[in-house]
Amino acid sequence: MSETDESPTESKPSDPEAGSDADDAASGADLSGVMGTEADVPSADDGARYAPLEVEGLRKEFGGITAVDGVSFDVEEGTLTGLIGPNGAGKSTTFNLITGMLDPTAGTVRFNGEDITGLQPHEIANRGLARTFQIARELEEMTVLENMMLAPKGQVGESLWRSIMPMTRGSVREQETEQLERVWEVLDFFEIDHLAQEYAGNLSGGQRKLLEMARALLTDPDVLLLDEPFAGVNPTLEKRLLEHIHELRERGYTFLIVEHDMDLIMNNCERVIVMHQGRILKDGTPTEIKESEEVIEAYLGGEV
Ligand SMILES: Nc1ncnc2c1ncn2[C@@H]1O[C@H](COP(=O)(O)OP(=O)(O)OP(=O)(O)O)[C@@H](O)[C@H]1O
Repeated sequence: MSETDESPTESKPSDPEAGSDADDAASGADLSGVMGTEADVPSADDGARYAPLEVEGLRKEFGGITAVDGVSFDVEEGTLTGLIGPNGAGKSTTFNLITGMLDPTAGTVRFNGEDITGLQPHEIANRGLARTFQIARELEEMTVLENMMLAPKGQVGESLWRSIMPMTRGSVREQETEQLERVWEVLDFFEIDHLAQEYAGNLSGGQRKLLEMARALLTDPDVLLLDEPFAGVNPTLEKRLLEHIHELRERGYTFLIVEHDMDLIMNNCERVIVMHQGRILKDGTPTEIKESEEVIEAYLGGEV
């Protein structure tokens, strides 16, 4: 995406009013085709796809604890891949290792064919691998628009631009105008543009998640890592979030999603990776995961 500089919002649906009143009660759109059932979970095209993200032999030790123990997987382009596992399985640590928040004890992370292991988070984000961040407490006292203008550290923002290119005043202004345009485009895409002047602290759980995703999308990444995107989100807004994720996926974006809600993962991801005790227990389709005895035993405690 970043290579072609194609905006994710350019082919935005032509119904700008959909959900534009939006609070949690908005958007009555029929999402039955988007949500899917297990039978119509989007399936990968025949044949192997390009995998922009490749993780190999990833390991992280914290003192005597091995949080991630030799994890290898790849994430194929244009797919929704779920990363699940019981508490303490190593999911967050894996996310943090991929996005440069933590340095691995061993193993490699490759992105678009390049070894990005050990790079700083902003370097990784600028290559097109972005993640969502919870809105920090200090950002709650800022408006949605201010949150967007202050994109997450390391993502496109005034300070970063200034640091990478010496600019004349005119070009700074130009860049700022471009950034503002992009911000409005993304806010509009997520149907939270009407909340631009609202304090982030006043947003509902679901609206926050939309803002988190909007912030992550500012750099127009190729791959987005979503950390529990549905936690604390009511069912109506959950549908909207899913709709946006599926729409972005159809445009070629790739997602890796850590989520505790099994049904959401099973019904929406074409591939599910199950972690347990720092290792990958199973990697397969939702059906394969559901039918796996070891997953049922280790992760679901005997219940599907
Ligand atoms: N900074 C740290 N220092 C020490 N141990 C840690 C640290 N971070 C994680 N751990 C340990 O590593 C293991 C994996 O934790 P991690 O948070 O990655 O799991 P998780 O699958 O994301 O769990 P949850 O679903 O509860 O968020 C746990 O045993 C955890 O206690």
